[in-house]
Amino acid sequence: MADANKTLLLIPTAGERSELWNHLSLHAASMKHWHCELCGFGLVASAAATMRAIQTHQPARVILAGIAGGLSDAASVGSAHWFDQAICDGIGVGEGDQFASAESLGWQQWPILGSPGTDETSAPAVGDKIQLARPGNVPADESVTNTLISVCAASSDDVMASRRGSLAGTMDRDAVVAEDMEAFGVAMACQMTSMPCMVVRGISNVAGDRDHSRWQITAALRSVADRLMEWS
Ligand SMILES: O=C(O)c1cccc(C(=O)CC[C@H]2O[C@@H](n3cnc4c(=O)[nH]cnc43)[C@H](O)[C@@H]2O)c1
Repeated sequence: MADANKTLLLIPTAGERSELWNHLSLHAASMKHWHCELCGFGLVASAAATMRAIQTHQPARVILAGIAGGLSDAASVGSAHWFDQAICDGIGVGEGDQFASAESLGWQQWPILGSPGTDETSAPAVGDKIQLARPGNVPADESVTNTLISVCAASSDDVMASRRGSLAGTMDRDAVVAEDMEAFGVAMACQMTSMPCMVVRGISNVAGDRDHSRWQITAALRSVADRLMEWS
């Protein structure tokens, strides 16, 4: 049974974990009910690792923390943000401007109705978007839905990044603020297990910028630590 106090903190890589831990260490006591696990790099590893970690720890909530590439002016390098929804790029048909998402073609990603072992009445359906939770004391801005797009391959230039920045969907207030490679996978595992999922990402780089000398991973993770400590 889930322990109401237990929070599972997931971080993609060991590098991000050790950097984040440096900034969080003074506040470790307030996080004594937290378990921290690596969820790996990319959508596939992170979904599988999240499912395993949920089964092992039976937490009450999951938080994914790490770095991301900024896609809008709201996501300046070094800042960190809680997100309201995760979307994904690349699951459907075609690529680039030809891409049509699974949901736009009438397919849910989960559940596949009629498949053996699927409880169609209780399984929450997942299309191309998954809603995320926020910490209780960090209210969402009503005027904007902070959206994170999860991708298999990071943007390699401005053109690719700008296309992704425009994939929010039809709602005017949906704003794709950043891209990462794990949030949708983690959120999918949480959705399948009815587990609240929160995502906080520090902006380490402008999406599409392949010059690592301009990346600010330390500043981004310090901001993530600040966001986590505001909450705990
Ligand atoms: O070598 C490159 O050009 C390059 C470009 C973007 C990201 C990478 C990574 O290896 C980092 C992937 C890792 O960090 C997250 N992340 C950080 N920035 C981005 C981004 O601009 N686009 C997508 N993911 C990003 C991601 O969640 C992974 O965990 C290398």
